[in-house]
Amino acid sequence: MSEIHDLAATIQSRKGADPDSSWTAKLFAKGPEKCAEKFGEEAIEAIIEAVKGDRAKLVSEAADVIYHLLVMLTARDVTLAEVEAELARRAGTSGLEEKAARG
Ligand SMILES: N=c1c2ncn([C@@H]3O[C@H](COP(=O)(O)OP(=O)(O)OP(=O)(O)O)[C@@H](O)[C@H]3O)c2ncn1[C@@H]1O[C@H](COP(=O)(O)O)[C@@H](O)[C@H]1O
Repeated sequence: MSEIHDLAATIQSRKGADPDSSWTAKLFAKGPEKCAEKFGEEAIEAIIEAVKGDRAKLVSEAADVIYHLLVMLTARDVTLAEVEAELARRAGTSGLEEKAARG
């Protein structure tokens, strides 16, 4: 399985785990709003590195963003498979076409 799928499964396995045993479980224990706040923080850190043009730090922050996105989704019982299905639904339709079709 891909790294992201493995990570999603690991994150799912932390639901209900002892918060002292795991960063992920600690986030879940704080609630979905906190998980969303943390995702936002990491997204801003990635934006800063992208603006600065620091490739190495952008790679690291992007990994933080993907991890915290998966935590935020899992906190609301949204699966990676559901997001992939949405991306598959969009495949082949240009963003320009999609926007124009909204009327
Ligand atoms: N990919 C990650 C991952 N990315 C980031 N983090 C943690 O997210 C936390 C981010 O907290 P902070 O924002 O305070 O730290 P920071 O952003 O690095 O630094 P600041 O600039 O924000 O201060 C740190 O503790 C990181 O270690 C992660 N913690 C876990 N994982 C993965 O999730 C798995 C399960 O982790 P546990 O649930 O902790 O066992 C691990 O095996 C990893 O594969």
